[in-house]
Amino acid sequence: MADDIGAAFAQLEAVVRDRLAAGEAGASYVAALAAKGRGKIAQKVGEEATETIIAALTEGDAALTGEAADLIFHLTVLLAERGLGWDAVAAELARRHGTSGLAEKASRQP
Ligand SMILES: N=c1c2ncn([C@@H]3O[C@H](COP(=O)(O)OP(=O)(O)OP(=O)(O)O)[C@@H](O)[C@H]3O)c2ncn1[C@@H]1O[C@H](COP(=O)(O)O)[C@@H](O)[C@H]1O
Repeated sequence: MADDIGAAFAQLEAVVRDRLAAGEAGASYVAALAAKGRGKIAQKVGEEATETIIAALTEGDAALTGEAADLIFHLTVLLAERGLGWDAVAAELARRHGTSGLAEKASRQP
């Protein structure tokens, strides 16, 4: 399962990077979105996050899964446009692994 997830994220990131590098806005949604600027990509992430929330609260599993995929896709584009990838996110998650969120929050209290 974990290998499948990693492969899916890596495959998506690779194609997104290719599309950003090619910059063929007429032939690629990724390139067309990037041509509108980082602000537009970020806006799409926000929209897809909102749609994911709505699906979680009011729709079925298929709709929620679809919205989650839209959110992950647009977040992949945003990260890639910033020169970042899922390896950086995975490393941060690995760094956090095993640290309780409650303990981490408590450590930040004055
Ligand atoms: N995973 C996706 C993916 N998920 C969603 N989308 C597109 O994201 C868009 C978002 O839908 P919306 O209705 O919110 O967008 P919209 O109607 O264009 O709205 P506005 O941007 O105009 O506000 C749709 O056009 C979807 O088709 C995706 N487009 C591409 N990919 C992946 O990216 C790869 C490269 O795609 P291209 O860049 O198009 O070649 C593909 O092979 C896929 O693997």
